[in-house]
Amino acid sequence: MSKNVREVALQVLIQIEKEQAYSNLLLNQTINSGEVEKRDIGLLTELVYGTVQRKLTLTFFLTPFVKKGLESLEPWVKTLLQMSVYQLVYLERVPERAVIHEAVTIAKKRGHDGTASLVNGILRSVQREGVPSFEKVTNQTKRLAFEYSFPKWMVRRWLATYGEEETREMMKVSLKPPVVSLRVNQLKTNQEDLMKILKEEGVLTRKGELSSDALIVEEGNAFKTNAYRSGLFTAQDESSMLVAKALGPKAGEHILDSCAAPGGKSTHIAELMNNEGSLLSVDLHEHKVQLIREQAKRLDLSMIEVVAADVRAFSQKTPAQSFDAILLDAPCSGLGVIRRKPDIKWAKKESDIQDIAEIQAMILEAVAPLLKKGGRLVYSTCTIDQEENEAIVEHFIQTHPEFQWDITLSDRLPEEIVQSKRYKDGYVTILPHDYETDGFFIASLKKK
Ligand SMILES: C[S@@+](CC[C@H](N)C(=O)[O-])C[C@H]1O[C@@H](n2cnc3c(N)ncnc32)[C@H](O)[C@@H]1O
Repeated sequence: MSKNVREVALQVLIQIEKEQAYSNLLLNQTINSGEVEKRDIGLLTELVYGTVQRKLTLTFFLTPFVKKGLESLEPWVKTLLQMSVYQLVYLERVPERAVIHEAVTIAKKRGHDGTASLVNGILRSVQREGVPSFEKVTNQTKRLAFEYSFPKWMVRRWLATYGEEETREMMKVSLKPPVVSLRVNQLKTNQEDLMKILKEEGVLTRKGELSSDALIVEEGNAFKTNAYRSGLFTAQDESSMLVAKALGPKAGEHILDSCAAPGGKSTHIAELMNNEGSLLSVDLHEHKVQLIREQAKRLDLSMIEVVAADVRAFSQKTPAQSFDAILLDAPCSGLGVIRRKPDIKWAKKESDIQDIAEIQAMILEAVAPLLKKGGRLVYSTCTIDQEENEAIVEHFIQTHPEFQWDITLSDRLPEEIVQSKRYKDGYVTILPHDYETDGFFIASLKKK
């Protein structure tokens, strides 16, 4: 039997908080379990994403109404209040009376009469008096953090790197619902044909902005189609599609994808190589490389060979200069994909940046000797933090005279990116608001 959608949403939110689980994974699991009616899936998604995304703003709104402070409440009560205020402030189509009534019913069921009356009192006060204004917060970092619901350390770093206007735009776009984009498998179809095929299966799409390989889903579930099962496309963000292009793989070459799972870029590389030559895709664990195998099979890409290994150890056992090109799509803090994974805002700490930057530098150091003279090495991340991006590649170039910036990168990226102020000879940062895609960093280095 299906359950009350708000109760399920609260349960998912509690689990995200407790287990630091990813909201997209948990939400998909819940939807697939059939716990809520089909017609409630939209509301469930909105409640979960909205509450996670706006957590700090919702805390700011609630603070004046909880005398002893929000932290004095049981965690589930705090989450219930946040979810309810989210509805009061942001979901105009839901009547306020219904929001409060549902919250009180859940509070009574999960707690006792006292909890119900506390929740009732707080929400009625919010309804009567309205939420506080951001204007009162005079400190710039704090105000932006509350207004757009980002941790203060992130706001401070972005302000220092990008200034107020860009930071504000970046945070604003991260609060929008994410888009689903598809990469056309050019070995089997093309953009126009795939649009028609998907339409016949009830999925409406439009062409992407940046890539001739991209379709954006406007309506329907593209992953429950025959087109998906028969390998006509792969789920991939548009900026992510630029990475394999930046590598410029050619049929017949020997390529290493050194951090490859779940295989989004490996499969793209194989498609660009017409499935001819060799592509070795390495990732840490067997269960991770299995994901690459599954995608390669679905897309009919037989050239991909997978290896489960720490690429640092793998490179020590591999002869130097084995590959024509290497992709290092490094593990990173993921600050460019907050729109799709809002939990990243709360799960990451500032100290994580330095820790992950050390690993990125180590992996780059380890794979560099495997590149042939004259070969290309692309370093990419889905973060927009300079410590994980420019700082890594600039230090690498300074300490490795055998490498230089690959200025031919401009030939392999779309004109509008090459013309943008963020393009430098050899690398580019794409911010989430530039083209409403994930934030990405792509650098190309050449071995002399
Ligand atoms: C950003 S993800 C790669 C995404 C992938 N390129 C794609 O497009 O689907 C980074 C990957 O690096 C892997 N990784 C982290 N440290 C590694 C190491 N030392 N050796 C190999 N893989 C590593 C992680 O397991 C993770 O799957």
